[in-house]
Amino acid sequence: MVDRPNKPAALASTPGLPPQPQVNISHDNSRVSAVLPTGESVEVLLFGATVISWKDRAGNEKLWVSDAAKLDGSKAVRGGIPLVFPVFGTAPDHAAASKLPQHGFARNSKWEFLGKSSSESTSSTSPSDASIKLDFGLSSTTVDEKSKALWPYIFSAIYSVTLTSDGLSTGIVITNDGKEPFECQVLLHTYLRIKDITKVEVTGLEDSEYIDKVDGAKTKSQSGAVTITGETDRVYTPAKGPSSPIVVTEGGSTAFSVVRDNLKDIVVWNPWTEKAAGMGDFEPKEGFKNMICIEAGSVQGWTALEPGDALDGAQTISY
Ligand SMILES: O=P(O)(O)OC[C@H]1O[C@@H](O)[C@H](O)[C@@H](O)[C@@H]1O
Repeated sequence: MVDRPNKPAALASTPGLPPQPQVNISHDNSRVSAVLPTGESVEVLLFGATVISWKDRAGNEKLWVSDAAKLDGSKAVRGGIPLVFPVFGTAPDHAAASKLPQHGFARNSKWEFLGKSSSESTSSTSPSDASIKLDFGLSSTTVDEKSKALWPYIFSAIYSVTLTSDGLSTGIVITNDGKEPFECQVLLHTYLRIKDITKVEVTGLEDSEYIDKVDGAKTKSQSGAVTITGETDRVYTPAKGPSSPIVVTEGGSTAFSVVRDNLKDIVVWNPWTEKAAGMGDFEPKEGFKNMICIEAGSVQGWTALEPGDALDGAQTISY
């Protein structure tokens, strides 16, 4: 059980100090963008509340988004951070979720921008403490009729995207606002941008059990770091627990570190040659060399929410 996040606070200001560099936010009907005084930026599409860009202060993009990704709401975004809820994949054997489309409806729904809260640095010479949190909402009253018919439960979801000079956090709180219990799965389907998949190792999954979705859903055990040498689609339940980071290294240097909060599973996905070739919205076709999905979630089994209960989970990605 968790409390709902507070309503967004007003922008901080410090009377008596000279004007500080400001967090710059813009939003329209389709997206919200924010830039920190130090130059880091994030952009979130209201469709799916999908983070479609996250840049460091030098302007380097940290997420992979397909050149053919649909950003007009006609299809889930191929790249960035789509949100998977209430089902991971499909669940033909789960009575309540069996009719849902692959990965549920959250990534295909228009979310509402609830507001922003930011903390500004109090020192104009060191603006690196500034941060911005953007909140987005979706509920059974705002999803479309088709989704309601497929999954008739009463819920509300608040998704918070927090940008700091050190990294990006994304967190979700899903509350059962109805009178019936329901079961759900949730996942932050993060496409990390890398330079060369053949030089990537993922650590933090050693000695963990995983389901190998490209080998008949067999249960296996990871020994050593994960390397990607072909189509990879695995659901790990890391042995070390959520606060132990999952680290993506490239050529021996840390590219990303992912720390989870209350999300017990990690999906590692790379489509490789053939699968990428078969996806109409995956461009360039060789783009699989420049991405790895490290997806924090709770997708092995189901999370049951009784009326009034909430599920909250988050990840923080740093580099
Ligand atoms: O094409 P989609 O629906 O975005 O899914 C992409 C991939 O998402 C991953 O999370 C799944 O484990 C894969 O099985 C799936 O192929």
